[in-house]
Amino acid sequence: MLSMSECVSDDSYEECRTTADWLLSNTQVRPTVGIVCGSGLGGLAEMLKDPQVFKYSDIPNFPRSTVHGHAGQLVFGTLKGKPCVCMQGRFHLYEGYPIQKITLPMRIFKLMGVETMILTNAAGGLNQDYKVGDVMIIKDHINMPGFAGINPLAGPNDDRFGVRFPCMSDAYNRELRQLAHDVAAELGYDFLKEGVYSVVGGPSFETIAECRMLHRLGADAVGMSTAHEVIVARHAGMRCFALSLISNRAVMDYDSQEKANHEEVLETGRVRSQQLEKLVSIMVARLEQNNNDDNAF
Ligand SMILES: O=P(O)(O)O[C@H]1O[C@H](CO)[C@@H](O)[C@H]1O
Ligand code: HPA
Repeated sequence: MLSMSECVSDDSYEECRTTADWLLSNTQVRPTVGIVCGSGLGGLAEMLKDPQVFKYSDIPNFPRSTVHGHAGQLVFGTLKGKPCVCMQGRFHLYEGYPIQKITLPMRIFKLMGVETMILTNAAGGLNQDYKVGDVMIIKDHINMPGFAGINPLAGPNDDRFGVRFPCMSDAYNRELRQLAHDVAAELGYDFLKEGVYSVVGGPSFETIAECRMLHRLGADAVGMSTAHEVIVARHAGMRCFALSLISNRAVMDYDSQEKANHEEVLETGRVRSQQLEKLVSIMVARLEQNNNDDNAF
């Protein structure tokens, strides 16, 4: 259970600056790429060379990970020569944090110089063509909590981070999606899809009726993360690439005996992790520097 002080939003520019400066003074790495590891995908952080690890509990203003499969540490290092920071464990709405707090690392990364965010998650497949173990490049999202006003940008806007009304029709960078397709084709990966991710609040998995509704609304996969981070990262002008590992098939049929569970989610991560690591590391190796025009992408 989180204490009251942990729930208080520490999301002001000054607090992000304090945390960014603390990290910059404790590591030599000047990251241009940020990576977020989804449930069961923490192995991505182990790709970094010369890793320097900070426990979230030691970082000023940083929330703590409370979910099994999210180690709760920030790893700095290089990947194919590119300076990176990797979140081995993310924060979710259902952990009880304010939405501004779960997305705080995006702003800290921006202040540290990160230009490109690569986000991963585990998600339930709604698209009937998807199989467990498929990897879906996210081309767009549906922010279900957003329809109820739960948006990380709600509240006063700080222009030092970004504009009041950021565009989201280009949230998932087209060039990076194409790069992922190219790399996957070279690697002979036949499990790559592209689709729409719907975020829900969790922590209860969706009912059958909810899965059917989300599918009808145009979602191909459902999860409890990522979209909020992408909104904040795009607001701050970072380009974003995200992928979902389809860890289970969402139950859509009243005759089905299948039941979503977190252990299955983690297990699918273990099975696909090496291939995902390879995909991400080759993508990072081929990343161009940002052209500083990404608000117009
Ligand atoms: O989105 P990530 O962090 O991968 O985690 C996913 O896995 C958990 C459910 O098993 C939920 O937190 C869902 O969002
Ligand atoms: N629903 C929501 N979140 C998830 C799922 C799911 O089926 N699988 C992994 N994360």
